[in-house]
Formats: sequence, C-alpha cells, structure tokens
Amino acid sequence: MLTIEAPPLSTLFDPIDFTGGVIAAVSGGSDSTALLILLKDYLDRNAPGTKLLAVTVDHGLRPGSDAEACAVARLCAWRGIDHRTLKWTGPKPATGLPAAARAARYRLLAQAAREAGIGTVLTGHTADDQAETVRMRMQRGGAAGAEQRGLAGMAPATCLEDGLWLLRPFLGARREALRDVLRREGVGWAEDPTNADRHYERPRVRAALDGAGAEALLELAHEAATERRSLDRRTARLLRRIATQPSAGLLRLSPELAQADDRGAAIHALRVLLATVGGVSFLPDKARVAALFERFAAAERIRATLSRVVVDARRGGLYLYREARGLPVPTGASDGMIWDGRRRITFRDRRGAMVIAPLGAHAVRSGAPVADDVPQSLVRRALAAEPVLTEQGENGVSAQALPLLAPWAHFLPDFDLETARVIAELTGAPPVPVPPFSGYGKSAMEPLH
Ligand SMILES: Nc1ncnc2c1ncn2[C@@H]1O[C@H](COP(=O)(O)OP(=O)(O)OP(=O)(O)O)[C@@H](O)[C@H]1O
Repeated sequence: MLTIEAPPLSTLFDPIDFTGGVIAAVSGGSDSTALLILLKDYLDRNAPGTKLLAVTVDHGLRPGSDAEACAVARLCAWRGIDHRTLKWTGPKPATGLPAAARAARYRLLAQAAREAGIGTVLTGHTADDQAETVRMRMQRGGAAGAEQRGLAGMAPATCLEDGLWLLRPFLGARREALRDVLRREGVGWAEDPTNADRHYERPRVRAALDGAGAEALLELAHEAATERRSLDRRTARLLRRIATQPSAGLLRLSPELAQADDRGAAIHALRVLLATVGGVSFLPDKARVAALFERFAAAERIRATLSRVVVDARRGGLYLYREARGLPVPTGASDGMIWDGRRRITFRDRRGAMVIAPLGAHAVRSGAPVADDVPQSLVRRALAAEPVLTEQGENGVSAQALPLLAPWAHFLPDFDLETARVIAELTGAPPVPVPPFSGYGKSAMEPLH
C-alpha cells in the first residue's frame, strides 16, 4: 500500500464503477504514471478483484519511445499490473502530427479495450492540461472568441465510437500534486521533449501560462461546463415535448417550438437536429439558426436549406429532412462503414457483397402511409434520401444501416449526454451506453477547483 494521504486524489476514483474492468492509458509521463500507481492502490484497497490493464501506445515518433514503453512495462511488472504496448505503425502525416497521433492513440486504446473485454479507459489529463486546452480554444476562436460550449474544455467522461467510455478523473488535480506523489513513492517518469518543443501549439501555451492564468481559465471552463450541462438538460426536455419522427428520415417539431420560452434551448435543439438529419459532425452556425428560429416564431413561410437539410414550415410544425443534393452515389457497403454521415452499416454476416444507395425515385412507390396530418410530399422527399441496401451475387448477406448521431459519432462528451439520448430515441439510433460512474450531472465527475 502507498504511504500517501487518502484524500483528495484517491477520492477522485470514488464515482467510477469498476465492475467491467479498467484500462489505464500510460505514456510514462508523470501524470499517467501517477494515475497508474494511485489507481492500483485504490483498487487494491476498494475493489481488489478488478481487472486492470495498463496500455502504452508507442507512436514511434522519437528515438527512445520504445525504451519509454519498456520502462512502463517494468514499473507494471514491479507493481503486479498487466501491461501491453501497442505500436502506431501507420503512415505519419507531415502536418497535423499531434492530431493524427491522438487519433491513432484512441484507436489503439479502443482496440486494446475490445480485445480485453473492458469498456472503460482512464487517462491522466490534469487541470493543467485543461487550462491549456481552454486557452488554445480561446485563441482559435479569433476575435469573436470561441463558442461558449468549447470553453467547457475536455469532458470528464467521453463515449467513443464503439461504446467505450474514456474517463479523465484527474481533471481537477494539478500536475505538481501528482508529481509530489511520485517523488514520495520514489517512482520516476519520462519527460517527453515534445512537451517543450515550441514548434507545437500546446508547449507554447504551456510556457506562457502562469498559476493565476491557469486558475482563471479553469474557472472559465467550470462556468462554461455548468452552462453546457444546463443547456443539454433543457434541450433534452424541450425535444421530448416537441420532436417526433412521423416517417423515415422526416423529423417534425411541433408548432409549440415557436412559443418556447427558453430560446437558448430552442436554438440548440434546432442546431443538433440539423446536424443529425444532415449527417454533419459540427453544429451549424448559431446566428443562422437563431435567424431561422425567429422566422418560425414570427409564423413566416420557410423553405430553406441548412446543414444539408431542407427546413420546411407548415401548419403542422417545422419539418426537417436530408436535401436531395449531394447524396452519395451507389457504392459497395462494408461492415462498420459510415454512409452519408447519417448511417452506420453493420453486417450480420460477412460473406458476399452489398451495395448501398439512396432510395431515390423508388420512394414514390414504396412510401408507407403515415398520419393524415403529415404532408405526403414531404414523406416522399425524406424517404428518397434514405438508404437502401441491396445484395449482390449469390451469397446472401444481411446488413443494417442504423441511424447515427452525427454530431457525436466519434466523441460524445458527457456534457451533451441527455440531448444525445433523446435524439437516439427519436431517430432509432442505438441507445447511448450507460456511463460507468454514478452521480452523472451532479458534482461526482466534475473537475474540482
Ligand atoms: N503514448 C501513450 N500511451 C498511452 N497513453 C497515453 C499516451 N500518450 C498520452 N496518453 C494518455 O493521454 C493522457 C494525456 O496525454 P498527454 O499527451 O497530455 O500526456 P503526456 O505528456 O504524454 O504524459 P502524461 O500525461 O503522463 O504526463 C496521458 O495522461 C495518458 O493517460
């Protein structure tokens, strides 16, 4: 057992449900090394049967990266922790290397989790990392400033593509406190020279931040996260009241939307629905959507296109469906493929081949009757943009094209969880996996300050 005082660092694991096992993502730097030993100690004390696997990704970008991975492996052997190193072997881009390395890292961590049958990954991101992230987002926001949502920084919990939860329990902990733990325990760590390389944005930001600056950024992030969670809950509530899917690919917002007292939630609801229906990963421009909402509230006639979506105001409400322009041409379907940003193809049987294409003109004939108050012309146009899977050749293949939550297809931060859940129910997308921690939305997984 460690000699460190229990609170507050060790209590940061309290809200996490470890029953499905856990992966610790350990680079060998101070933060993730502290994560490893604190987590091991926590599990030994509180949940000794838990499956713990440490994973190191060797990006192969610097000489000696394999030695760092070996050092983590040695530490794990010493502490009785299972460990794996995974190598990033793909081509390395000349520009945008940090982003490509991050994407590869998450892909490899997800692979390790799948292979180990574990659904939760913990990283060692700290409050210092959070302050840097917020500063970078502010800088990228330009003169107008970053959108408030982004200033919430990294989420304490994020659901990745295949239902894997990525948790960052140390977002409330300062790097120096973690290093103190390591010093007291006599555990060393690797210093990544990239962290001091001013060619990259993060090291420049890190070097320019003093303690007071970091505190102010963390305060800002906390306020932005609180506001974002509140908007999420209000938007989910509003969508439950006013949104329906009367037929395939067609969403309807009831006229009640025009009277919504909560204008912020109404505009946000429209933005997330536009992105979802259009299969676009980013939310459409807030000012344009606000203008659209005002026109609807003023009972104006609307037939507009935004975010690849036709927005049509009728007596029955505001209808949304994917525009016909820019639909994918017929193409071979493969397992796991994302079609038009809106559907994920899942094969039940991997033999044979299938083609996926928009239904197009067939929709005129195949449209199933729907409620009388829904304009049949809209039903047909929405259906025409829906996919149809056709078998090729002799071998029967069965596959599904399941709806996808486009804004969160790759990363669903827990800030947006309630809205994502409602939209999954509305569109028939697979339900959002339950997060492996208690007290969601309370203070449990909130960064501390
Ligand atoms: N090569 C890697 N292998 C496994 N996990 C990693 C790797 N690089 C980063 N991570 C995870 O992502 C977190 C944040 O990454 P970041 O690049 O900020 O950290 P670092 O400087 O490499 O190391 P540390 O956070 O341990 O000081 C790490 O704490 C760790 O959990």
